[in-house]
Amino acid sequence: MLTTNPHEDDTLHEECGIFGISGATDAARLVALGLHALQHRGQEAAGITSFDGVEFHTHRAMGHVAGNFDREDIMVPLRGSVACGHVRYSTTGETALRNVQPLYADLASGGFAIAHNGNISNAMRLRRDLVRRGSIFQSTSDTETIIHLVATSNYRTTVDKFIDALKRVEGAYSLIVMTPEGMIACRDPLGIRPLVMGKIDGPDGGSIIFASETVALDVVGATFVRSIDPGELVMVKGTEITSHRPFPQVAARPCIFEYVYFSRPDSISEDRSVYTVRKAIGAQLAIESPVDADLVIPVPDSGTPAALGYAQESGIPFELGIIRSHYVGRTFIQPSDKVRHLGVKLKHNANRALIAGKKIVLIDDSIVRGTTSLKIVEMMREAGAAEVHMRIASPPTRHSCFYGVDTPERAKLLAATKNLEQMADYIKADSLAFISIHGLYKALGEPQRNAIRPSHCDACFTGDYPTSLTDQDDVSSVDQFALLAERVI
Ligand SMILES: O=P(O)(O)OC[C@H]1O[C@H](OP(=O)(O)OP(=O)(O)O)[C@H](O)[C@@H]1O
Ligand SMILES: NC(=O)CC[C@H](N)C(=O)O
Ligand code: SF4
Ligand SMILES: [Mg+2]
Repeated sequence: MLTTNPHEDDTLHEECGIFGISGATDAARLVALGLHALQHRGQEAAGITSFDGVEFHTHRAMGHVAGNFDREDIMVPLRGSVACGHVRYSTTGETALRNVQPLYADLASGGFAIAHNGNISNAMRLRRDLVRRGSIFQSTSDTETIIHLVATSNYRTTVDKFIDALKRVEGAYSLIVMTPEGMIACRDPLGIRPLVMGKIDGPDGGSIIFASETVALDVVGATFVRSIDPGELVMVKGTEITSHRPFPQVAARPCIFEYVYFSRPDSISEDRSVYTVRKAIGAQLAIESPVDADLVIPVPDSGTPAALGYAQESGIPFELGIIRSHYVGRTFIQPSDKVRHLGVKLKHNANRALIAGKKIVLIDDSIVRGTTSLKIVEMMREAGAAEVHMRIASPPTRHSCFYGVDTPERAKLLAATKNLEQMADYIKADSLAFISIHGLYKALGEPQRNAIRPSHCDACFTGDYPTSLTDQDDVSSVDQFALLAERVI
């Protein structure tokens, strides 16, 4: 089985996006639109499952939503008034069709389709146990463990089986599930990954929608109803909506990186505009790390709102000194270091006329490996910049994510192996500064990070993981045994 990164490959991907709708004519077409708005969350593969009241229909494909789900030969068979879909960046299981979601199985209780954003941090342990007891896996995805747990649960109703399964799962999951009885949406008890509910009014009770981000509601003309609460499970049967809270209540820890990078800036997350938070992060960065410069230049795309905030706070003019090609995907998805470097070059180009002779401050949202920063600083110097200062709208990323973001192994995170000065040298900047962790929380409207009860997951900055990491612990104990064995030999 291919395991959770960072242990078996070094590609840095990001998240997944999920979308489900119940009670709509041509539900699958609306799912395709919703997935299109969530494309930034996953560009490896996409899939849609629909239910026509009798049968489930699924199409899953490698690549983007456009090019697959805009084809009549693919859309016509996806009949029914209930459908859900997924855009994928893999975190567990290789990039192959068998791992593309929604995953589907025929259970004793009927069809069961599941779309998952997140990562189950005890999936390998569960899988080993299930296989020992006779489960036959069709994929290497962590998500499939949930299907087997439901299939083998002794509870009677599908909802109870599903809850029973979730109680054995640890890590991060926002899920949309389809069964003949209805659609279920749920979030893990800490609410690490986002999930919102919307509606489209109509004569027969209209449609209910679940989506990773509010932008996916906008695209289908739906109105936002509310977020699914951490630990909540919402079931939609026709026009009847029921809410279940099967887990003991704990303080929520939604992912703070959604504000930094993952979510689209036009999304609303936990009642906050992502765009406004990004600008506030930039303003806070200007307060914490001012610099004497002629121009503030964003590293497009995701550095732009923070750069605007930095410029407005500092009074330094904001200019588009780097132009981005919109025909190249996020560098996160490039499959090897070699291609990743090429990707960055293809993607960004210096606006030479503006840069020459200027002292510039570049703003990006994050440094992961440092590939982007290194290239961009070099590009600015080649374009004749007099000084190049780099300011980063997140704290140093020092730890890997095990909750649905495919960060590389720790050793490949620039900030895990280098101090500030070494990082500045590496990217060849005249100066480098990151926003502080307290500053990041200030931008969210809190006085500082609450060390005892942080309001968000920020483990990639702090190493403070809010769940157990069973599979990682297993891997380290295997490593320790290997080490012991070597010593014995
Ligand atoms: O240090 P690195 O390993 O280069 O990773 C960090 C970069 O990756 C992301 O951008 P990306 O190009 O993926 O997407 P964007 O166009 O949305 O900014 C992020 O915004 C940083 O610019
Ligand atoms: N990024 C994600 O949310 C991935 C979902 C799931 N863990 C997979 O690898 O398919
Ligand atoms: S480790 Fe980082 S990216 Fe992963 S869920 Fe936590 S804050 Fe988000
Ligand atoms: Mg970027």
